[in-house]
Amino acid sequence: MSALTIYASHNATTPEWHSTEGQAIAGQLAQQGVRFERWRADRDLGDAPTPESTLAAYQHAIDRLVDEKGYQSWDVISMRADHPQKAEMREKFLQEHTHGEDEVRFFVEGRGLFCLHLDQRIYQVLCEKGDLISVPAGTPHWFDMGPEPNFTAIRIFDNPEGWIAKFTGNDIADRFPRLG
Ligand SMILES: CSCCC(=O)/C(O)=C/O
Ligand SMILES: [Fe+2]
Ligand code: NI
Repeated sequence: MSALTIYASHNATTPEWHSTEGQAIAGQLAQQGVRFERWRADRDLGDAPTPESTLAAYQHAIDRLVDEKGYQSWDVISMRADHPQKAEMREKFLQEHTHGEDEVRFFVEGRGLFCLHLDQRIYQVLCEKGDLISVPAGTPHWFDMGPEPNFTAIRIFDNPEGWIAKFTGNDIADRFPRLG
C-alpha cells in the first residue's frame, strides 16, 4: 500500500506524520504543489515486458497526461533484483538532485520510495503500482529502489531529451530511512 511519511529535515528518526490513505496523502502533497493520484494499472504486461509493450499497454494514460499538460517525451524505467547494475543505479538516484521540469512518474509495476526535500521537511512517498506522482521542477529529491529492486514506471518529460538531473551535493539522503 502506498504511503506518505513526513519528517522534519533535522530529525530522521521520529516521523511527524504518516498515512496510507490516498486522499490524506494527496492532500498533504498538494499543499506542497505535488500531485499524487491512484490510477488504474490493470494491464497484463506478461513476464517479460519490454519498454515498447509497456508503453503500448498504457498509451491511454500517457495520452491523458500529454493532453492535460503538453508533455513532449516519455520512456520506461524498469529494474529487477537480477539487474547487473542495480547497486550503481540505486546509488545514482539516492543522490539528492533536481530537474528543470516536473518529475512525472506512473508506476505500473512494483514500488519505489520518492523522498522530497520541501520546506525543511522530508516527504517520503512510497509509490506503488497505480500511483501517479508529479513533483514540481526544481524540488530537491532522491529516489530509493531498494536493494532488491522491483518496479516499472513510465516517466513523462517536458523536454524532447528525457532524463536530465542536477545533483545538489547535499548528503542528506544518507541520514533518512531507506527501503529495506
Ligand atoms: C521511478 S523513476 C526513478 C528514477 C528517476 O527518474 C528519478 O528522477 C528519480 O528521482
Ligand atoms: Fe529525479
Ligand atoms: Ni505504514
